Amino acid sequence: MDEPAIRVTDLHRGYGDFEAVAGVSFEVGAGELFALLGTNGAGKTTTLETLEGFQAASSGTVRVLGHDPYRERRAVRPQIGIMLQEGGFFADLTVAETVGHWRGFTRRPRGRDETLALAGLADRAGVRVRQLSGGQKRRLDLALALLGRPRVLFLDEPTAGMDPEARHATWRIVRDVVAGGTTVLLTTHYLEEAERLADRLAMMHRGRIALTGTVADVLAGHGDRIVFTLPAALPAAALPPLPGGGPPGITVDGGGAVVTYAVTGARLQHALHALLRWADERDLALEGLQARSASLEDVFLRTAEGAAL
Ligand SMILES: Nc1ncnc2c1ncn2[C@@H]1O[C@H](COP(=O)(O)OP(=O)(O)OP(=O)(O)O)[C@@H](O)[C@H]1O
Repeated sequence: MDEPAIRVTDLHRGYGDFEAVAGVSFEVGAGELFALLGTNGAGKTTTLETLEGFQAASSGTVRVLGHDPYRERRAVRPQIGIMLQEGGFFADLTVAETVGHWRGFTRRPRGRDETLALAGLADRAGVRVRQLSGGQKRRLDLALALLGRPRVLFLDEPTAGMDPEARHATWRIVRDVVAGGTTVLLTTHYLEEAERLADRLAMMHRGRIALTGTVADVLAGHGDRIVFTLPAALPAAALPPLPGGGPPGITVDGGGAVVTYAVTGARLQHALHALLRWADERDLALEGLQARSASLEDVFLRTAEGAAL
């Protein structure tokens, strides 16, 4: 079998007495997009930084294209692209000048105009960096990460702060890069981003991987959801049990209390029927009623609560 592009085996990384990454293992095959998700402080950035060669592992092994990225930096660095959370640019250079400048530091760089087109910045070429929007600056970070035709691309929250249109445009660019054969490791807090882009993903919590697999694997067993706003003046204790449903969860949203039933065992239709009959008999209107499959967000929230998965 081919060596995977990325292989992490029992990675531990501590800061003093604190273990930020506590035994993480995963592999990413060549040409795959793998998303690393997790709660704040779960250890995603630490894992990414060991893969990028910025930090050494405390124990365990990390391989990128068959090399140790910390000890064999010179072998790995020309083959990877890194989009950091905060790029450092010269504010007075134009976009085209910035790309031109970085070409000078890059072995076998793409052409300037090709890079700008790839990152969707062709029409911004003459604009000074200080005049770019936040989303356009992220796009410039992406352009610089792509400049050296990387075999492995690390994207740390690539669409943070982008509006939905810019985010969709960036997803198209990332898909094109993957279609061209590049391996991508992505961290993101946008679960929809992982749902749309990832071939496989891992959800980290407190330094460990809580769940991993394809999106379908991760959602399997989490059933369906019935969600609605708790009718005013109805105590939560008065909510009925539903076939296939556990006890309802209540979360307080800006607009009021939201009721969520998790329904397992292909009982969604029965559960919904029972709920509607119960509401009709009491003349209750169920505002915001939804019946749907569990989403990555539902699974993420359960992971963050530390629920048994
Ligand atoms: N240089 C450091 N010194 C001490 N503790 C650190 C250092 N870097 C990270 N940590 C701690 O390690 C833990 C993991 O941090 P990390 O940045 O890897 O998490 P993350 O999953 O990327 O979080 P976020 O989603 O909030 O960016 C956190 O508790 C953090 O405070």
